[in-house]
Amino acid sequence: MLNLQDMRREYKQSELDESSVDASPFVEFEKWFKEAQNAQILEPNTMLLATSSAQNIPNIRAVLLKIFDEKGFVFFTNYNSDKAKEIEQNPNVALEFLWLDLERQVRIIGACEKISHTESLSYFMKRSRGSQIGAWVSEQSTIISSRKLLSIALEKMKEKFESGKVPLPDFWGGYRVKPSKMEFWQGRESRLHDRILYTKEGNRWKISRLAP
Ligand SMILES: Cc1cc2nc3c(=O)[nH]c(=O)nc-3n(C[C@H](O)[C@H](O)[C@H](O)COP(=O)(O)O)c2cc1C
Repeated sequence: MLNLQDMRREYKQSELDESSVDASPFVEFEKWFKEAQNAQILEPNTMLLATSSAQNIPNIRAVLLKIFDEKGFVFFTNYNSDKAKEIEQNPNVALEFLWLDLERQVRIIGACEKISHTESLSYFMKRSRGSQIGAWVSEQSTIISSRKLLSIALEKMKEKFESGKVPLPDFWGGYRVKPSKMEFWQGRESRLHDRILYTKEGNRWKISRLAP
C-alpha cells in the first residue's frame, strides 16, 4: 500500500497580496505565466479543462493554451470530441493551471465558444505538416479496434495530401474560454495559503481574498 499520510511539504517560496496584484487578471496571469516559463516548468501552457454534460456528469482533461489575450484562453481540438459535445451541452467550463514548482495554481471559470474559422486557420497553418495531417487522421474520443488502424489512416492521409497545403478540417479548431472568475493561489506555510480572486462585474474586475 502507499504511505501517503506522511507526505508533507511546506510551501514557502512566495506570497500574494491584494495590494500588489495588478487590477487586471490578464496582466497578473501574463506575469505568472512568464515566471512559470522562466522557472522552466515543463509545458507551462498545459491547462486542465473541466466540462460537464447535460446530465451534469463532469469530465476533465489537459489541453494546451495556444492563444492568450484579454479576450480569453484559446485551445485547439476536434469539434466532434467528447469535450466538444460537452461544451455544446454546457458552455460553462473551468480551467486550471498547476505550476507546483512555483507552489502556484490559477483557476478560471468562464463560458466557452468556438473561435472564428479565420483564427483557427491562422493557427492551423503554423502547425507542423505532421500535426496538420494528424488532425485529419484521428476521430478523437471514438473507440478504435487497434493502433494499427491509426497507422493505416495516417498512410492514407499522407497519400491524399502528398503535395500542396493541408487544408483545415471542418471538424477541427479552437475554443475560447472567456473568464468570469480567475483565482490566483500561492502556497504558504501551515496550509494558510494566499488566494486572490478576480470576479468580473460589468466591465471591471473586483478583487477579493479567499480563505485557504
Ligand atoms: C499535456 C497534454 C496536452 C494536451 N493538449 C491537448 C490539446 O491541446 N488539444 C486536445 O484536443 N487534446 C489535448 N490533449 C489530449 C487530451 O487530454 C484528451 O486526451 C483529448 O483531447 C480527448 O479528450 P475528450 O475525449 O475529453 O474530448 C493533451 C494531453 C496532454 C497530457
